[in-house]
Amino acid sequence: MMRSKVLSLVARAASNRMMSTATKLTTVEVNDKTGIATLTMNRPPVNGLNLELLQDLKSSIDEVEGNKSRGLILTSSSSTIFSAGLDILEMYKPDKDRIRAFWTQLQETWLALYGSSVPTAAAINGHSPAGGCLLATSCEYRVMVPNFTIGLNETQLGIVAPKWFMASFLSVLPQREAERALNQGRMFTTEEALKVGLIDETANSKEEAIEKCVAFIGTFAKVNPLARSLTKQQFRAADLQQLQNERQQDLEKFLFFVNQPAVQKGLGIYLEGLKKKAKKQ
Ligand SMILES: CCCCCCCCCC/C=C/CC(=O)SCCNC(=O)CCNC(=O)[C@H](O)C(C)(C)COP(=O)(O)OP(=O)(O)OC[C@H]1O[C@@H](n2cnc3c(N)ncnc32)[C@H](O)[C@@H]1OP(=O)(O)O
Repeated sequence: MMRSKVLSLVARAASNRMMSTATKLTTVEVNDKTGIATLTMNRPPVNGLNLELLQDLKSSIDEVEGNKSRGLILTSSSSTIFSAGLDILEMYKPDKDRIRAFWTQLQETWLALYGSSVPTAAAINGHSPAGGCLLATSCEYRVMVPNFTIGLNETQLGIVAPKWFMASFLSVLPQREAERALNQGRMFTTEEALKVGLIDETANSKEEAIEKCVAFIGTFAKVNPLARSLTKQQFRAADLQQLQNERQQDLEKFLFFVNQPAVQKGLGIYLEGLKKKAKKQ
């Protein structure tokens, strides 16, 4: 390794504290200068949100809430994928107990991220369909690298985004845009997403995206943290409360829906298509 690279790694290690171990599917790194935590998803090849990744995401969000970080930046260790959304293998021919735990964990992770008391931003350094878009729109700010896509494409898979997926989307897009995009299962390119307001800024690299997220979080430097977080909570309280009140019904609805033979058939065909495409590449 070149000496300069070694020196830069040593310097980086000195100014950043790694809060989570590498055995997890997520890492949390707190920058000592800014006090901002970067939460990185690391489940190759596509950061498919399975039970374990969702558990790690939730515990990392809790860790950031607990360690007095000034903000949270969500990103991915992949160079082309932020998150491919829910791991379809969790929903296709599912195990009875595991799929319950999976959906319950997804609910918990969303409640923690959407309801986080610290400022949140997503550095979207790759494709971000469906559950990936849910994570990004649960944050308060989005910066995306060009030549990728983002959106809630559920209807394209023959599935329906639950109300709380829509709530995150609606916290970013006007109702008319959100409704049309969801009905179409539309995936937006980075440029289209910027135009419509689904993302706030573009950046030429992951590093630049993170810098822009840091700048966004910096805009709160002179704002009273309690006043800021209570204001955020008030904006989001109705969405959070709705899921809290309906968690059990939401789970049962999901289980009923996903176990329909037509839905299983559709998921099987979709998975087959993904695998064929991967083989061709
Ligand atoms: C009243 C109504 C009540 C409703 C209640 C019911 C509600 C149900 C809602 C359920 C909500 C679901 C939301 C979701 O998130 S569903 C997942 C949607 N995700 C996608 O459609 C993304 C699919 N993937 C892609 O488009 C591409 O993979 C990519 C992300 C653009 C990356 O492309 P790339 O070319 O780099 O990679 P490959 O396509 O070659 O993929 C590599 C391998 O990864 C596998 N893969 C990809 N995505 C997934 C996934 N989401 N789950 C599982 N596996 C995935 C792919 O098959 C390749 O595998 P292989 O190497 O084994 O062939």
